[in-house]
Amino acid sequence: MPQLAFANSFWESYDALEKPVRNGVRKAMQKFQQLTVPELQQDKGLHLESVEKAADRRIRTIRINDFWRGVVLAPDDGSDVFLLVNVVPHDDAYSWAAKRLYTTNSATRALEVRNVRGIEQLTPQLEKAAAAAESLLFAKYSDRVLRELGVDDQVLRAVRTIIDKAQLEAFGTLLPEDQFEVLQYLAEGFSPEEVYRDVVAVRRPVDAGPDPDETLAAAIANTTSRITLVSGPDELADILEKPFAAWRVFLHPSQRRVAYRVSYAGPVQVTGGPGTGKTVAALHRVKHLLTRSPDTRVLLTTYTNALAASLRENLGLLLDGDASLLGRVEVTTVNAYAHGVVARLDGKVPSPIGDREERQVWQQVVKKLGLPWTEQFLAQEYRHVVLAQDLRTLDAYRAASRRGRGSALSPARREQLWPAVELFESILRDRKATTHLKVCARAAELLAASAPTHDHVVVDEAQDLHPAQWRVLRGAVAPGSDDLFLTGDPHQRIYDSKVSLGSLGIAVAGRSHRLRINYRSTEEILSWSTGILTPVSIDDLGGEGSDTLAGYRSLLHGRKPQVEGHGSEHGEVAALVERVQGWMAQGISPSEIGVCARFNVLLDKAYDKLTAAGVPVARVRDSPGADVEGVRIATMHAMKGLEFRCVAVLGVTAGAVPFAREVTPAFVDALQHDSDMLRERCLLFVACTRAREALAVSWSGAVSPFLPAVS
Ligand SMILES: Nc1ncnc2c1ncn2[C@@H]1O[C@H](COP(=O)(O)OP(=O)(O)OP(=O)(O)O)[C@@H](O)[C@H]1O
Repeated sequence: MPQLAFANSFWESYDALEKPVRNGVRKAMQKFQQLTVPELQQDKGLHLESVEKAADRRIRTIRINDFWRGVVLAPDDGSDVFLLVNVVPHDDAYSWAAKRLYTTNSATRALEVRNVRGIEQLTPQLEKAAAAAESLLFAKYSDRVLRELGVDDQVLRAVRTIIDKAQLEAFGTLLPEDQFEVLQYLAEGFSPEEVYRDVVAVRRPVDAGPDPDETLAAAIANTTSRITLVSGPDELADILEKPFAAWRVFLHPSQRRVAYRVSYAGPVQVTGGPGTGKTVAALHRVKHLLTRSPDTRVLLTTYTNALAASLRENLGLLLDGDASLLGRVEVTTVNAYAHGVVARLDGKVPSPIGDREERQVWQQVVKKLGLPWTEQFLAQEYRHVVLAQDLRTLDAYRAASRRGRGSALSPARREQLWPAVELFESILRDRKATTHLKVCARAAELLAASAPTHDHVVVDEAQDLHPAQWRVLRGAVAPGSDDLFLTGDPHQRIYDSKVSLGSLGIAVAGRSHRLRINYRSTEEILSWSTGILTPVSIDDLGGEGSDTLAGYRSLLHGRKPQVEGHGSEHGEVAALVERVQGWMAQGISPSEIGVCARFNVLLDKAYDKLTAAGVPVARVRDSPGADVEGVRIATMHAMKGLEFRCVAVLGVTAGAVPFAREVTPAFVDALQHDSDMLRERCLLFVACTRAREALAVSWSGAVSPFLPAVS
């Protein structure tokens, strides 16, 4: 009986198909499991057909229905694995298939595909341009070095014409995958040795002989990062049934390396720009930790309840709903975990107040004590100095460093300020209330005096945690190997937290990894969005240096973001309605569209106008389940961690982004002013990087100073 394998290119097309076409695919696939190879060749319904003038003699098409054909790579070497590579409309199928050539990479031994006709056509023209170029991107690497990394004759000739990274990227869709990746790493400045270690060696079978084993089955078996082999009918039914989540199966080697490393000697940090699969890496790490030992308990945390719910759902998918594994993971927010610890160990359920109420208490404090500071200044001093360092007494406050605060406070001034802290805390005590950060401080204290609750802690969205929250996580697990696995992106810091992880007993030196490939957005969306952050420098996750997005890229391509101003807010919202209707007319389901803005006021208007136009709408804050229809509406803050095929970012005006009320005036505290401005900038970056295929950014009146130009 033949075996069946799926290339990830197949899933991309399959996911976009209408249900009846999917059923057709399913039926066709079943035949591969029921018939012998000669029967398959003869089957009338399947109509396994070779393609005229095909670059690859093994390429075949199969009938799905009158309009769609599947493209299959059929073995001709006595091996029996059929590879499904695509589902294409009938008329395009033959020309699509004729251009593709599948080969085995001489270094990684994986199966790769190239658009052989495209490369043939392009290379001679580029050779002419390259002859006149001042420098070439890969000039410093000899043919021998490139060949050792798996680059073959045709690609080598093309490589010798490449002038810069943009040209390399333009070639990307034509080149064989592993060879392209090797070239990208070299272009990013990695040495050939590093590229061999990180790209080639991780894929090359340990027992690889001097020459590639040319059977298709062997190459397929060695392409686990891009091909899934299906072992039986049940697995086939299962895999076609579930929404295909490529990330469950295809980890990029850089992701696999961090997630499945057997053990780390201490805390690990994984950073990377938006959409680089940090959450995916965190989920796979949880799987690894759970399956490595039968009784370990894992705490998996993130920032918001909505994100915790989505982690829970995705973990269920990754672990195939295995209750014995899932039962050993606690998925929650840090605040909820801390709350549970306090409730359990103190025997009382804490009642934390919200931000608005907290501000009111500070107002009361200022009024009562008549101090020379605003309530905003006091609240920030309390958060960034007192709680961050867990200062409990005036003496401790006197001696504390105020690094990161932009105004000096003499010892006399600190003495003058401390009663404000005491009054704030006593008002809370009188009301039998507390704050979330104080609950965390208490939980950390309780954990330090009792036993850790988990064997491993995995933290997603780590960039926004406050030192008090880090102390809780530090206390949840005993220091040692595989204690903490942190993923986060300092470019997405949208709450005001400054940390030095080292000083909190979380030293990641030597165990810091970076992911660079974005799997979410098109390169066009990414490079434009990255422009929002170009003018600024970003502190790294641990607070010890700065971070960069160097080498950050996407392999997907699409339209440039639509960026447009309107004469009035009314006009902007009307344009939004039209845009959303346009997306829906292209077959995008409402729940795959996200609409966000800085404020709810504007979102309410969008909500009303969309509803009036008959477009279903759902607010993210109401936690609509995945099956609820409706365009998702959320503030920029609530967009954190989410993604949509199409995203509209509204109201990007000078008055809203940055929002002056949330930005400390420079005369109050110059450093705080800068950090508030940065936070507002990052917020816009987060909102824009939620888009997978289409991004539309709009405003009315004066445009936000943070917007980059569209080139
Ligand atoms: N190896 C992979 N193969 C296919 N898709 C992937 C892979 N890794 C990640 N993805 C997809 O890319 C998207 C982004 O992944 P993920 O949410 O993990 O990124 P992130 O780095 O946590 O993003 P952010 O920081 O913006 O929240 C998701 O749709 C995910 O399924």
